Amino acid sequence: MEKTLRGVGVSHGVAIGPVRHMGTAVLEPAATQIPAGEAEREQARAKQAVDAVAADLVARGNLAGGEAQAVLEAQSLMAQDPELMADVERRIAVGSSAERGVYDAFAAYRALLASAGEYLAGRVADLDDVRNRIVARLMGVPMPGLPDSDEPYVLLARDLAPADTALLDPTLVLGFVTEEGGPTSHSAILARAMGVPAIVALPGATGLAEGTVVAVDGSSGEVLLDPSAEQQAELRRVAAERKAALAASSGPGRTSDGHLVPLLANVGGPGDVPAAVAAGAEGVGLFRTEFLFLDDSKKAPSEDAQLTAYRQVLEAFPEGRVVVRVLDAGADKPLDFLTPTDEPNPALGVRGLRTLLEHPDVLRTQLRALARAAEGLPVHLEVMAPMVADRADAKAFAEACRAAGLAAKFGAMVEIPSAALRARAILEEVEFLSLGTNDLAQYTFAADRQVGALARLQDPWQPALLDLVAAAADAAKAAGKSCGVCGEAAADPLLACVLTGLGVTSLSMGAASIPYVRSTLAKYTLAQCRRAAEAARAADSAEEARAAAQQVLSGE
Ligand SMILES: C=C(OP(=O)(O)O)C(=O)O
Ligand SMILES: [Mg+2]
Repeated sequence: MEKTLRGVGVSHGVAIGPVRHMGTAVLEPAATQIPAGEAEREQARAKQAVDAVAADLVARGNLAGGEAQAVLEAQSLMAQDPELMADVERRIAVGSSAERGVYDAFAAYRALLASAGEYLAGRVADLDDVRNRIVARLMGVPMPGLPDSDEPYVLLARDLAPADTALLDPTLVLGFVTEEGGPTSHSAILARAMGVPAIVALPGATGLAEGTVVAVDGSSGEVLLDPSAEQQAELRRVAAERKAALAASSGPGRTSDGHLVPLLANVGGPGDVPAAVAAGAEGVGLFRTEFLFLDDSKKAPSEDAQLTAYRQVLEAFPEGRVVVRVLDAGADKPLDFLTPTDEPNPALGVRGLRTLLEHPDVLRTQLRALARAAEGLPVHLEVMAPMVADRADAKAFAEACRAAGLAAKFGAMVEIPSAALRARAILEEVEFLSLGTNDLAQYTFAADRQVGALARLQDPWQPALLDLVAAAADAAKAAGKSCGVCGEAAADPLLACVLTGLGVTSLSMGAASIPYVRSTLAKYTLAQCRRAAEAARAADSAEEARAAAQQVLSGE
Protein backbone atom coordinates (compact mmCIF):
# COMPACT_ATOMS: atom_id res chain seq x y z
CA MET A 1 0.00 0.00 0.00
CA GLU A 2 1.11 3.59 -0.61
CA LYS A 3 2.67 5.36 2.33
CA THR A 4 0.42 8.41 1.96
CA LEU A 5 -3.35 8.33 1.36
CA ARG A 6 -5.39 11.36 0.39
CA GLY A 7 -8.96 12.34 1.25
CA VAL A 8 -10.77 15.58 2.04
CA GLY A 9 -9.48 17.31 5.19
CA VAL A 10 -12.48 18.61 7.12
CA SER A 11 -11.15 19.43 10.58
CA HIS A 12 -7.73 21.02 11.18
CA GLY A 13 -4.91 19.61 13.26
CA VAL A 14 -2.67 16.57 13.37
CA ALA A 15 -3.44 13.26 15.09
CA ILE A 16 -0.92 10.46 15.43
CA GLY A 17 -1.88 7.06 16.79
CA PRO A 18 -3.00 3.52 16.04
CA VAL A 19 -6.17 3.06 14.00
CA ARG A 20 -9.22 1.28 15.38
CA HIS A 21 -12.10 0.24 13.19
CA MET A 22 -15.72 0.98 13.78
CA GLY A 23 -16.90 -2.65 13.81
CA THR A 24 -19.43 -3.37 11.09
CA ALA A 25 -19.42 -7.17 10.99
CA VAL A 26 -22.86 -8.76 11.04
CA LEU A 27 -22.35 -11.10 13.91
CA GLU A 28 -24.39 -14.10 12.84
CA PRO A 29 -22.11 -17.15 12.99
CA ALA A 30 -22.65 -19.90 10.39
CA ALA A 31 -25.01 -22.69 11.47
CA THR A 32 -22.59 -25.51 10.60
CA GLN A 33 -22.64 -28.75 12.64
CA ILE A 34 -19.53 -29.74 14.64
CA PRO A 35 -18.44 -33.35 15.18
CA ALA A 36 -19.61 -34.79 18.53
CA GLY A 37 -15.99 -35.19 19.67
CA GLU A 38 -15.49 -31.43 19.64
CA ALA A 39 -18.42 -30.54 21.88
CA GLU A 40 -16.48 -30.48 25.12
CA ARG A 41 -13.78 -28.25 23.70
CA GLU A 42 -16.41 -25.87 22.24
CA GLN A 43 -18.26 -25.74 25.57
CA ALA A 44 -15.03 -24.76 27.31
CA ARG A 45 -14.39 -22.10 24.66
CA ALA A 46 -17.88 -20.68 25.15
CA LYS A 47 -17.46 -20.61 28.93
CA GLN A 48 -14.10 -18.89 28.62
CA ALA A 49 -15.50 -16.19 26.32
CA VAL A 50 -18.48 -15.58 28.60
CA ASP A 51 -16.26 -15.26 31.66
CA ALA A 52 -13.86 -12.92 29.88
CA VAL A 53 -16.69 -10.66 28.68
CA ALA A 54 -18.31 -10.62 32.13
CA ALA A 55 -14.99 -9.68 33.77
CA ASP A 56 -14.35 -7.01 31.15
CA LEU A 57 -17.79 -5.45 31.77
CA VAL A 58 -17.14 -5.31 35.51
CA ALA A 59 -13.72 -3.75 34.94
CA ARG A 60 -15.21 -1.12 32.64
CA GLY A 61 -17.90 -0.42 35.25
CA ASN A 62 -15.25 0.14 37.92
CA LEU A 63 -13.51 2.62 35.68
CA ALA A 64 -16.71 4.44 34.69
CA GLY A 65 -18.36 4.57 38.14
CA GLY A 66 -21.82 6.08 38.72
CA GLU A 67 -24.83 5.05 36.71
CA ALA A 68 -22.74 3.46 33.97
CA GLN A 69 -21.24 1.09 36.54
CA ALA A 70 -24.68 -0.23 37.53
CA VAL A 71 -25.60 -0.81 33.88
CA LEU A 72 -22.35 -2.61 33.10
CA GLU A 73 -22.60 -4.79 36.19
CA ALA A 74 -26.15 -5.76 35.24
CA GLN A 75 -24.84 -6.71 31.78
CA SER A 76 -22.11 -8.79 33.35
CA LEU A 77 -24.72 -10.69 35.37
CA MET A 78 -26.76 -11.25 32.20
CA ALA A 79 -23.71 -12.79 30.53
CA GLN A 80 -23.31 -15.24 33.37
CA ASP A 81 -26.96 -16.18 33.82
CA PRO A 82 -26.79 -19.92 34.73
CA GLU A 83 -29.88 -20.86 32.69
CA LEU A 84 -28.55 -19.08 29.65
CA MET A 85 -25.19 -20.84 30.01
CA ALA A 86 -26.94 -24.21 30.43
CA ASP A 87 -28.83 -23.54 27.19
CA VAL A 88 -25.56 -22.69 25.39
CA GLU A 89 -24.03 -25.98 26.56
CA ARG A 90 -27.12 -27.97 25.52
CA ARG A 91 -26.98 -26.47 22.04
CA ILE A 92 -23.26 -27.25 21.68
CA ALA A 93 -23.88 -30.84 22.86
CA VAL A 94 -26.22 -31.39 19.90
CA GLY A 95 -23.82 -30.00 17.28
CA SER A 96 -23.64 -26.17 17.48
CA SER A 97 -20.29 -24.40 17.44
CA ALA A 98 -19.57 -22.25 20.51
CA GLU A 99 -20.43 -19.03 18.67
CA ARG A 100 -23.62 -20.42 17.14
CA GLY A 101 -24.67 -21.92 20.49
CA VAL A 102 -24.26 -18.53 22.17
CA TYR A 103 -26.06 -16.78 19.31
CA ASP A 104 -29.10 -19.12 19.40
CA ALA A 105 -29.36 -19.30 23.19
CA PHE A 106 -29.34 -15.49 23.43
CA ALA A 107 -31.96 -15.30 20.67
CA ALA A 108 -34.30 -17.54 22.68
CA TYR A 109 -33.70 -15.50 25.86
CA ARG A 110 -34.19 -12.30 23.91
CA ALA A 111 -37.62 -13.43 22.70
CA LEU A 112 -38.59 -14.16 26.31
CA LEU A 113 -37.46 -10.73 27.50
CA ALA A 114 -39.09 -8.90 24.63
CA SER A 115 -42.49 -10.35 25.53
CA ALA A 116 -42.13 -9.85 29.29
CA GLY A 117 -43.43 -6.30 29.71
CA GLU A 118 -41.99 -2.89 29.08
CA TYR A 119 -39.21 -2.87 31.67
CA LEU A 120 -37.61 -6.14 30.60
CA ALA A 121 -38.17 -5.40 26.93
CA GLY A 122 -36.08 -2.29 27.51
CA ARG A 123 -33.14 -4.54 28.45
CA VAL A 124 -33.09 -6.24 25.04
CA ALA A 125 -30.52 -3.81 23.66
CA ASP A 126 -28.23 -4.53 26.64
CA LEU A 127 -28.61 -8.25 26.05
CA ASP A 128 -27.79 -7.86 22.35
CA ASP A 129 -24.67 -5.95 23.30
CA VAL A 130 -23.56 -8.77 25.63
CA ARG A 131 -24.23 -11.36 22.92
CA ASN A 132 -22.26 -9.34 20.36
CA ARG A 133 -19.32 -9.06 22.73
CA ILE A 134 -19.22 -12.81 23.35
CA VAL A 135 -19.77 -13.80 19.71
CA ALA A 136 -17.20 -11.27 18.46
CA ARG A 137 -14.64 -12.62 20.92
CA LEU A 138 -15.32 -16.20 19.81
CA MET A 139 -15.12 -15.26 16.13
CA GLY A 140 -12.01 -13.12 16.64
CA VAL A 141 -13.59 -10.06 14.94
CA PRO A 142 -14.05 -6.48 16.21
CA MET A 143 -17.23 -5.67 18.11
CA PRO A 144 -19.89 -4.02 15.99
CA GLY A 145 -20.11 -0.37 16.90
CA LEU A 146 -17.48 1.67 18.64
CA PRO A 147 -14.03 0.19 19.19
CA ASP A 148 -13.30 -1.34 22.53
CA SER A 149 -10.15 0.45 23.56
CA ASP A 150 -8.71 2.03 26.66
CA GLU A 151 -5.90 3.63 24.64
CA PRO A 152 -6.38 6.73 22.47
CA TYR A 153 -6.90 5.88 18.79
CA VAL A 154 -7.73 7.23 15.33
CA LEU A 155 -11.22 6.06 14.43
CA LEU A 156 -11.73 4.46 11.00
CA ALA A 157 -15.23 4.01 9.65
CA ARG A 158 -17.16 3.81 6.43
CA ASP A 159 -19.24 6.70 7.79
CA LEU A 160 -20.53 7.74 11.18
CA ALA A 161 -24.18 8.23 12.11
CA PRO A 162 -25.18 10.76 14.79
CA ALA A 163 -26.23 7.87 17.03
CA ASP A 164 -22.69 6.42 16.87
CA THR A 165 -20.95 9.71 17.32
CA ALA A 166 -23.04 10.69 20.34
CA LEU A 167 -21.36 7.85 22.22
CA LEU A 168 -17.78 8.72 21.33
CA ASP A 169 -15.43 9.35 24.19
CA PRO A 170 -13.56 12.56 23.33
CA THR A 171 -10.66 11.57 25.59
CA LEU A 172 -10.00 8.48 23.47
CA VAL A 173 -10.67 9.60 19.89
CA LEU A 174 -7.59 11.33 18.48
CA GLY A 175 -9.14 11.88 15.05
CA PHE A 176 -11.46 10.41 12.42
CA VAL A 177 -10.91 9.02 8.96
CA THR A 178 -13.94 7.93 6.96
CA GLU A 179 -14.38 6.39 3.54
CA GLU A 180 -17.71 8.09 2.87
CA GLY A 181 -19.09 11.47 3.84
CA GLY A 182 -18.44 14.94 2.50
CA PRO A 183 -17.42 18.15 4.25
CA THR A 184 -20.96 18.56 5.58
CA SER A 185 -21.51 14.97 6.76
CA HIS A 186 -22.04 14.39 10.45
CA SER A 187 -18.62 12.78 10.84
CA ALA A 188 -17.09 16.06 9.72
CA ILE A 189 -19.37 18.20 11.86
CA LEU A 190 -18.72 16.10 14.94
CA ALA A 191 -14.97 16.10 14.39
CA ARG A 192 -14.99 19.89 14.28
CA ALA A 193 -17.19 20.04 17.37
CA MET A 194 -14.76 17.80 19.23
CA GLY A 195 -11.82 19.74 17.85
CA VAL A 196 -10.14 16.61 16.55
CA PRO A 197 -8.52 16.36 13.11
CA ALA A 198 -10.59 14.54 10.50
CA ILE A 199 -10.49 13.39 6.91
CA VAL A 200 -13.51 12.17 4.95
CA ALA A 201 -14.07 10.68 1.48
CA LEU A 202 -10.88 8.64 1.62
CA PRO A 203 -11.44 5.54 -0.52
CA GLY A 204 -10.06 2.34 1.01
CA ALA A 205 -9.69 3.82 4.51
CA THR A 206 -11.35 0.82 6.11
CA GLY A 207 -8.81 -1.47 4.42
CA LEU A 208 -6.09 -0.32 6.86
CA ALA A 209 -5.12 -3.05 9.33
CA GLU A 210 -6.27 -2.60 12.92
CA GLY A 211 -3.46 -1.02 14.98
CA THR A 212 -1.56 0.53 12.03
CA VAL A 213 0.02 3.75 13.25
CA VAL A 214 -1.01 6.73 11.14
CA ALA A 215 -0.53 10.48 11.12
CA VAL A 216 -3.73 12.30 10.13
CA ASP A 217 -3.35 15.85 8.84
CA GLY A 218 -6.84 17.34 8.89
CA SER A 219 -5.70 20.44 7.01
CA SER A 220 -4.08 18.77 3.99
CA GLY A 221 -6.34 15.68 3.95
CA GLU A 222 -3.31 13.37 4.10
CA VAL A 223 -2.92 10.16 6.07
CA LEU A 224 0.69 9.04 6.48
CA LEU A 225 1.10 5.32 7.18
CA ASP A 226 3.69 4.22 9.75
CA PRO A 227 5.34 7.66 9.96
CA SER A 228 8.98 7.65 11.10
CA ALA A 229 9.90 9.26 14.41
CA GLU A 230 11.30 12.26 12.50
CA GLN A 231 8.12 12.67 10.45
CA GLN A 232 6.01 12.50 13.60
CA ALA A 233 8.15 15.11 15.33
CA GLU A 234 8.01 17.43 12.31
CA LEU A 235 4.22 17.14 12.01
CA ARG A 236 3.78 17.80 15.72
CA ARG A 237 6.07 20.82 15.52
CA VAL A 238 4.14 22.38 12.60
CA ALA A 239 0.78 21.71 14.30
CA ALA A 240 1.96 23.25 17.58
CA GLU A 241 3.25 26.35 15.77
CA ARG A 242 -0.04 26.78 13.96
CA LYS A 243 -1.98 26.38 17.20
CA ALA A 244 0.15 28.94 19.04
CA ALA A 245 -0.30 31.49 16.25
CA LEU A 246 -4.07 31.02 16.40
CA ALA A 247 -4.24 31.21 20.16
CA ALA A 248 -2.72 34.67 19.89
CA SER A 249 -5.83 35.99 18.09
CA SER A 250 -8.67 37.10 20.37
CA GLY A 251 -11.61 39.47 20.68
CA PRO A 252 -14.82 39.73 18.70
CA GLY A 253 -15.03 38.74 15.05
CA ARG A 254 -14.31 41.73 12.80
CA THR A 255 -12.69 42.75 9.56
CA SER A 256 -9.48 44.78 9.67
CA ASP A 257 -11.51 48.00 9.31
CA GLY A 258 -13.77 47.14 12.23
CA HIS A 259 -16.89 45.72 10.56
CA LEU A 260 -18.27 43.39 13.25
CA VAL A 261 -19.24 39.83 12.36
CA PRO A 262 -20.05 37.95 15.57
CA LEU A 263 -18.38 34.53 15.68
CA LEU A 264 -20.72 32.05 17.31
CA ALA A 265 -20.43 28.37 18.15
CA ASN A 266 -22.36 25.36 16.93
CA VAL A 267 -23.12 23.08 19.89
CA GLY A 268 -24.95 19.80 20.40
CA GLY A 269 -25.53 20.23 24.13
CA PRO A 270 -24.00 21.47 27.39
CA GLY A 271 -20.96 19.24 26.84
CA ASP A 272 -19.80 21.40 23.93
CA VAL A 273 -20.05 24.66 25.87
CA PRO A 274 -16.61 24.73 27.58
CA ALA A 275 -14.81 24.44 24.22
CA ALA A 276 -17.02 27.21 22.80
CA VAL A 277 -16.25 29.51 25.72
CA ALA A 278 -12.53 28.67 25.54
CA ALA A 279 -12.47 29.51 21.83
CA GLY A 280 -13.96 32.92 22.59
CA ALA A 281 -17.35 32.26 20.96
CA GLU A 282 -19.56 35.34 21.24
CA GLY A 283 -22.59 33.13 21.74
CA VAL A 284 -24.20 30.10 20.17
CA GLY A 285 -25.38 30.35 16.58
CA LEU A 286 -26.74 26.81 16.32
CA PHE A 287 -27.74 24.57 19.20
CA ARG A 288 -28.55 21.26 17.49
CA THR A 289 -31.11 20.02 20.01
CA GLU A 290 -31.58 16.65 18.33
CA PHE A 291 -28.54 15.30 20.20
CA LEU A 292 -30.65 15.49 23.38
CA PHE A 293 -33.19 13.22 21.71
CA LEU A 294 -30.75 10.49 20.68
CA ASP A 295 -30.47 8.83 24.09
CA ASP A 296 -33.88 7.26 23.79
CA SER A 297 -35.22 6.78 20.30
CA LYS A 298 -38.63 5.70 21.65
CA LYS A 299 -39.74 9.00 23.14
CA ALA A 300 -38.83 12.65 23.57
CA PRO A 301 -36.94 13.73 26.70
CA SER A 302 -39.30 15.21 29.31
CA GLU A 303 -39.87 18.97 29.51
CA ASP A 304 -37.80 19.08 32.72
CA ALA A 305 -34.89 17.13 31.24
CA GLN A 306 -34.86 19.48 28.25
CA LEU A 307 -35.11 22.53 30.50
CA THR A 308 -31.99 21.45 32.43
CA ALA A 309 -29.93 21.04 29.24
CA TYR A 310 -31.14 24.32 27.72
CA ARG A 311 -30.52 26.23 30.93
CA GLN A 312 -26.93 24.98 31.13
CA VAL A 313 -26.21 26.31 27.64
CA LEU A 314 -28.04 29.61 28.20
CA GLU A 315 -26.23 30.27 31.48
CA ALA A 316 -22.85 29.91 29.79
CA PHE A 317 -23.46 33.05 27.70
CA PRO A 318 -24.98 35.49 30.20
CA GLU A 319 -25.12 38.56 27.98
CA GLY A 320 -24.66 36.73 24.71
CA ARG A 321 -26.88 35.40 22.03
CA VAL A 322 -27.98 31.77 21.94
CA VAL A 323 -29.78 30.49 18.87
CA VAL A 324 -31.57 27.23 19.55
CA ARG A 325 -32.82 25.14 16.68
CA VAL A 326 -35.92 23.12 17.46
CA LEU A 327 -35.70 19.42 16.80
CA ASP A 328 -34.48 18.54 13.31
CA ALA A 329 -35.42 14.87 13.09
CA GLY A 330 -35.49 12.74 9.95
CA ALA A 331 -33.27 11.89 6.97
CA ASP A 332 -29.70 11.79 8.33
CA LYS A 333 -31.00 12.21 11.91
CA PRO A 334 -33.88 9.68 12.21
CA LEU A 335 -35.76 9.16 15.48
CA ASP A 336 -37.81 5.97 15.87
CA PHE A 337 -40.81 7.65 17.45
CA LEU A 338 -41.11 10.43 14.87
CA THR A 339 -39.53 9.48 11.58
CA PRO A 340 -41.55 7.45 9.08
CA THR A 341 -39.70 4.28 8.08
CA ASP A 342 -41.40 3.72 4.73
CA GLU A 343 -40.35 6.84 2.85
CA PRO A 344 -38.67 6.16 -0.48
CA ASN A 345 -36.47 9.25 -0.10
CA PRO A 346 -36.17 10.45 3.52
CA ALA A 347 -34.12 13.55 2.67
CA LEU A 348 -37.12 14.76 0.67
CA GLY A 349 -39.68 13.45 3.15
CA VAL A 350 -41.26 14.40 6.42
CA ARG A 351 -38.32 15.84 8.34
CA GLY A 352 -37.32 18.96 10.27
CA LEU A 353 -40.18 21.41 10.77
CA ARG A 354 -42.49 19.14 8.75
CA THR A 355 -42.12 16.47 11.44
CA LEU A 356 -42.81 18.96 14.22
CA LEU A 357 -45.93 20.32 12.54
CA GLU A 358 -47.20 16.73 12.39
CA HIS A 359 -46.32 16.24 16.07
CA PRO A 360 -47.31 19.58 17.63
CA ASP A 361 -47.05 18.11 21.14
CA VAL A 362 -43.29 17.53 20.68
CA LEU A 363 -42.80 21.10 19.42
CA ARG A 364 -44.95 22.52 22.24
CA THR A 365 -42.96 20.68 24.92
CA GLN A 366 -39.69 21.87 23.46
CA LEU A 367 -40.81 25.50 23.19
CA ARG A 368 -42.20 25.45 26.74
CA ALA A 369 -38.95 24.00 28.06
CA LEU A 370 -37.05 26.77 26.27
CA ALA A 371 -39.37 29.48 27.60
CA ARG A 372 -38.88 28.21 31.15
CA ALA A 373 -35.12 27.80 30.69
CA ALA A 374 -34.70 31.44 29.67
CA GLU A 375 -36.81 32.82 32.54
CA GLY A 376 -34.87 35.34 34.60
CA LEU A 377 -31.71 35.15 32.46
CA PRO A 378 -30.33 38.20 30.62
CA VAL A 379 -29.39 36.02 27.63
CA HIS A 380 -30.71 36.89 24.14
CA LEU A 381 -32.58 33.73 23.24
CA GLU A 382 -33.38 33.14 19.59
CA VAL A 383 -35.28 30.08 18.39
CA MET A 384 -35.33 28.86 14.84
CA ALA A 385 -36.97 26.15 12.78
CA PRO A 386 -35.08 23.78 10.47
CA MET A 387 -36.18 23.05 6.91
CA VAL A 388 -38.53 26.00 6.39
CA ALA A 389 -39.75 25.78 2.78
CA ASP A 390 -42.06 28.77 2.44
CA ARG A 391 -43.96 31.55 4.18
CA ALA A 392 -46.66 29.17 5.42
CA ASP A 393 -44.01 27.13 7.26
CA ALA A 394 -42.50 30.27 8.78
CA LYS A 395 -45.96 31.46 9.86
CA ALA A 396 -46.86 28.11 11.46
CA PHE A 397 -43.60 28.14 13.41
CA ALA A 398 -43.96 31.74 14.58
CA GLU A 399 -47.52 30.98 15.73
CA ALA A 400 -46.34 27.94 17.70
CA CYS A 401 -43.66 30.10 19.38
CA ARG A 402 -46.16 32.78 20.30
CA ALA A 403 -48.64 30.20 21.60
CA ALA A 404 -45.93 28.77 23.87
CA GLY A 405 -45.36 32.24 25.37
CA LEU A 406 -41.75 32.30 24.26
CA ALA A 407 -39.96 35.59 24.97
CA ALA A 408 -37.44 35.17 22.16
CA LYS A 409 -36.79 36.10 18.57
CA PHE A 410 -38.20 33.52 16.14
CA GLY A 411 -36.28 32.72 13.01
CA ALA A 412 -36.15 30.43 10.01
CA MET A 413 -33.29 28.37 8.70
CA VAL A 414 -32.65 28.81 5.03
CA GLU A 415 -31.60 25.37 3.84
CA ILE A 416 -34.04 24.76 1.01
CA PRO A 417 -33.53 26.79 -2.17
CA SER A 418 -37.19 27.94 -2.14
CA ALA A 419 -36.57 29.66 1.20
CA ALA A 420 -33.58 31.58 -0.17
CA LEU A 421 -35.47 32.59 -3.30
CA ARG A 422 -38.47 33.80 -1.29
CA ALA A 423 -36.60 35.05 1.78
CA ARG A 424 -38.43 38.36 1.63
CA ALA A 425 -41.81 36.66 2.18
CA ILE A 426 -40.44 34.49 4.97
CA LEU A 427 -39.09 37.59 6.71
CA GLU A 428 -42.66 38.91 6.90
CA GLU A 429 -43.24 36.16 9.48
CA VAL A 430 -39.96 35.81 11.36
CA GLU A 431 -37.27 38.06 12.77
CA PHE A 432 -34.08 36.51 11.46
CA LEU A 433 -32.63 34.04 8.99
CA SER A 434 -29.86 31.50 9.44
CA LEU A 435 -28.37 29.81 6.40
CA GLY A 436 -27.86 26.06 6.77
CA THR A 437 -25.43 25.72 3.91
CA ASN A 438 -25.03 21.95 4.40
CA ASP A 439 -28.59 21.14 3.46
CA LEU A 440 -28.81 24.12 1.12
CA ALA A 441 -25.98 22.57 -0.93
CA GLN A 442 -27.61 19.14 -0.75
CA TYR A 443 -30.91 20.45 -2.13
CA THR A 444 -29.45 22.90 -4.61
CA PHE A 445 -27.31 20.27 -6.30
CA ALA A 446 -29.54 17.23 -5.66
CA ALA A 447 -26.45 15.69 -4.02
CA ASP A 448 -26.99 13.59 -0.90
CA ARG A 449 -24.68 15.02 1.77
CA GLN A 450 -23.89 11.54 3.03
CA VAL A 451 -22.48 10.29 -0.27
CA GLY A 452 -18.72 10.84 -0.44
CA ALA A 453 -18.61 10.40 -4.20
CA LEU A 454 -20.63 13.62 -4.56
CA ALA A 455 -18.24 15.76 -2.47
CA ARG A 456 -17.64 18.03 -5.50
CA LEU A 457 -21.29 19.11 -5.49
CA GLN A 458 -21.45 19.61 -1.73
CA ASP A 459 -18.58 22.05 -1.86
CA PRO A 460 -19.95 25.30 -0.37
CA TRP A 461 -17.77 27.32 -2.76
CA GLN A 462 -20.15 26.40 -5.59
CA PRO A 463 -21.15 29.76 -7.13
CA ALA A 464 -24.82 28.71 -7.29
CA LEU A 465 -24.80 28.28 -3.53
CA LEU A 466 -23.16 31.70 -3.12
CA ASP A 467 -25.96 33.20 -5.26
CA LEU A 468 -28.56 31.78 -2.88
CA VAL A 469 -26.64 33.08 0.15
CA ALA A 470 -26.59 36.52 -1.48
CA ALA A 471 -30.35 36.37 -2.16
CA ALA A 472 -31.13 35.63 1.49
CA ALA A 473 -28.64 38.20 2.84
CA ASP A 474 -30.01 40.93 0.51
CA ALA A 475 -33.59 40.23 1.60
CA ALA A 476 -32.59 40.38 5.27
CA LYS A 477 -30.74 43.66 4.76
CA ALA A 478 -33.76 45.17 2.99
CA ALA A 479 -35.95 44.12 5.91
CA GLY A 480 -33.46 45.41 8.50
CA LYS A 481 -33.07 41.91 9.95
CA SER A 482 -30.12 39.61 10.53
CA CYS A 483 -28.96 36.72 8.36
CA GLY A 484 -26.26 34.42 9.75
CA VAL A 485 -24.61 31.29 8.42
CA CYS A 486 -24.55 28.23 10.67
CA GLY A 487 -23.66 25.59 8.08
CA GLU A 488 -20.12 24.30 7.77
CA ALA A 489 -19.32 26.93 5.12
CA ALA A 490 -18.78 29.38 8.00
CA ALA A 491 -15.89 27.26 9.31
CA ASP A 492 -13.76 27.76 6.18
CA PRO A 493 -11.68 30.90 6.95
CA LEU A 494 -11.46 32.12 3.36
CA LEU A 495 -15.11 31.41 2.65
CA ALA A 496 -16.03 33.20 5.89
CA CYS A 497 -14.53 36.37 4.33
CA VAL A 498 -16.58 35.80 1.15
CA LEU A 499 -19.77 35.24 3.18
CA THR A 500 -19.06 38.50 5.02
CA GLY A 501 -18.69 40.20 1.65
CA LEU A 502 -22.04 38.74 0.59
CA GLY A 503 -23.71 40.52 3.52
CA VAL A 504 -23.99 37.74 6.08
CA THR A 505 -24.23 39.22 9.58
CA SER A 506 -22.83 36.44 11.80
CA LEU A 507 -20.90 33.18 11.39
CA SER A 508 -21.47 30.09 13.49
CA MET A 509 -19.19 27.05 13.48
CA GLY A 510 -17.64 24.27 15.54
CA ALA A 511 -15.65 25.88 18.36
CA ALA A 512 -12.30 24.63 17.07
CA SER A 513 -12.69 26.66 13.85
CA ILE A 514 -13.37 29.99 15.55
CA PRO A 515 -9.69 31.04 16.00
CA TYR A 516 -8.94 30.22 12.34
CA VAL A 517 -11.87 32.29 11.09
CA ARG A 518 -11.18 35.13 13.52
CA SER A 519 -7.54 35.50 12.51
CA THR A 520 -8.28 35.35 8.75
CA LEU A 521 -11.21 37.77 8.85
CA ALA A 522 -9.08 40.26 10.80
CA LYS A 523 -6.65 40.50 7.86
CA TYR A 524 -9.07 42.02 5.33
CA THR A 525 -11.33 45.05 5.02
CA LEU A 526 -15.04 44.75 4.33
CA ALA A 527 -14.43 46.19 0.85
CA GLN A 528 -11.88 43.44 0.15
CA CYS A 529 -14.35 40.82 1.35
CA ARG A 530 -16.98 42.29 -0.99
CA ARG A 531 -14.60 42.17 -3.95
CA ALA A 532 -13.65 38.58 -3.11
CA ALA A 533 -17.36 37.69 -2.97
CA GLU A 534 -17.99 39.27 -6.37
CA ALA A 535 -15.05 37.40 -7.89
CA ALA A 536 -16.23 34.10 -6.42
CA ARG A 537 -19.78 34.58 -7.74
CA ALA A 538 -18.43 35.37 -11.20
CA ALA A 539 -16.69 31.96 -11.37
CA ASP A 540 -18.17 28.82 -12.88
CA SER A 541 -16.97 26.19 -10.44
CA ALA A 542 -16.12 25.79 -6.78
CA GLU A 543 -12.39 25.53 -7.53
CA GLU A 544 -12.45 28.67 -9.67
CA ALA A 545 -14.46 30.53 -7.05
CA ARG A 546 -11.95 29.61 -4.35
CA ALA A 547 -9.00 30.57 -6.53
CA ALA A 548 -10.64 33.86 -7.55
CA ALA A 549 -11.35 34.85 -3.95
CA GLN A 550 -7.86 33.85 -2.91
CA GLN A 551 -6.36 35.93 -5.69
CA VAL A 552 -8.38 39.01 -4.75
CA LEU A 553 -7.47 38.70 -1.09
CA SER A 554 -3.81 37.90 -1.51
CA GLY A 555 -3.24 40.42 -4.31
CA GLU A 556 -4.32 43.49 -2.38
C1 LIG B 1 -26.64 23.76 9.83
C2 LIG B 1 -27.27 22.82 9.15
O1 LIG B 1 -27.97 21.87 9.80
P1 LIG B 1 -27.54 20.32 9.92
O2 LIG B 1 -26.12 20.19 9.44
O3 LIG B 1 -27.69 19.94 11.35
O4 LIG B 1 -28.54 19.65 9.02
C3 LIG B 1 -27.21 22.79 7.68
O5 LIG B 1 -27.95 22.03 7.05
O6 LIG B 1 -26.38 23.54 7.14
MG1 LIG C 1 -29.68 21.17 8.00
